[in-house]
Amino acid sequence: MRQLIAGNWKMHGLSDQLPEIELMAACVASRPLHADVLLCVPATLISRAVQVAAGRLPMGGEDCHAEASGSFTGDVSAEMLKDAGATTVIVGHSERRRLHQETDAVVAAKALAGFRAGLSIIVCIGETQEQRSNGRALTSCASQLAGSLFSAPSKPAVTAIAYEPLWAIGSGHPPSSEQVTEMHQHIRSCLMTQFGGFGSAIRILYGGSVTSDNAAEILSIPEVGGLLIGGASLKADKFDAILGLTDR
Ligand SMILES: O=C(CO)COP(=O)(O)O
Repeated sequence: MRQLIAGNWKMHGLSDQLPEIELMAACVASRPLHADVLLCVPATLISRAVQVAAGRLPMGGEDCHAEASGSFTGDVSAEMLKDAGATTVIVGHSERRRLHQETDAVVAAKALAGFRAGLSIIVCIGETQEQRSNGRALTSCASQLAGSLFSAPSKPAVTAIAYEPLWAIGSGHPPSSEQVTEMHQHIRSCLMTQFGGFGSAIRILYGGSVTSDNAAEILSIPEVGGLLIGGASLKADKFDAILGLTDR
């Protein structure tokens, strides 16, 4: 399966960053990539980012409401993301679970919304430092998976899982290769149990303190289907350095 290198800009980016996106798109177009690429940006930037990327770099949203429309002041639906030109939506990022009290059921409803709108869906899961210290990393992620995935009648509606341990996000301390290997194998086996053969088609991304210094090692782990990159996706040169590692 082709790996996916995805950026997540979180709540960063004004219109003066559009030239950076244009530069990223030019970098993507200039090299023979052996991976798929995606940039998830704030909803306010999507349509203009799509314009400057001009078909060279797909854009995604970072969250969506479960409903298609309605009296939900300030919210953005999956249909609106699609209308703005997004191909994908991230749901269940730990910053949303933690800061907006999103439960697994809410995340599953958002995943369903993305499916309804025709978007690809990345569902994020990950354990806290406390859960890892208590030996509950695997069970905690399995439970998030079981609760957060929506299954369409014939196949899983989710196209990717992003394993992002909370203690690794923005900390500069990614897990060891052994920890990533163990968790990704565990996630794959949970997906196979939940979806049978369809479970093998779901990419499992790794996210948390990815840089060009550690990306090659993480990408070489067999069950790693790509990366979800925060800080290092904000600048074209840093993002491009990681993309360059997929050329080999
Ligand atoms: O949360 C992340 C991506 O969704 C990871 O963020 P960092 O790469 O900045 O650690």
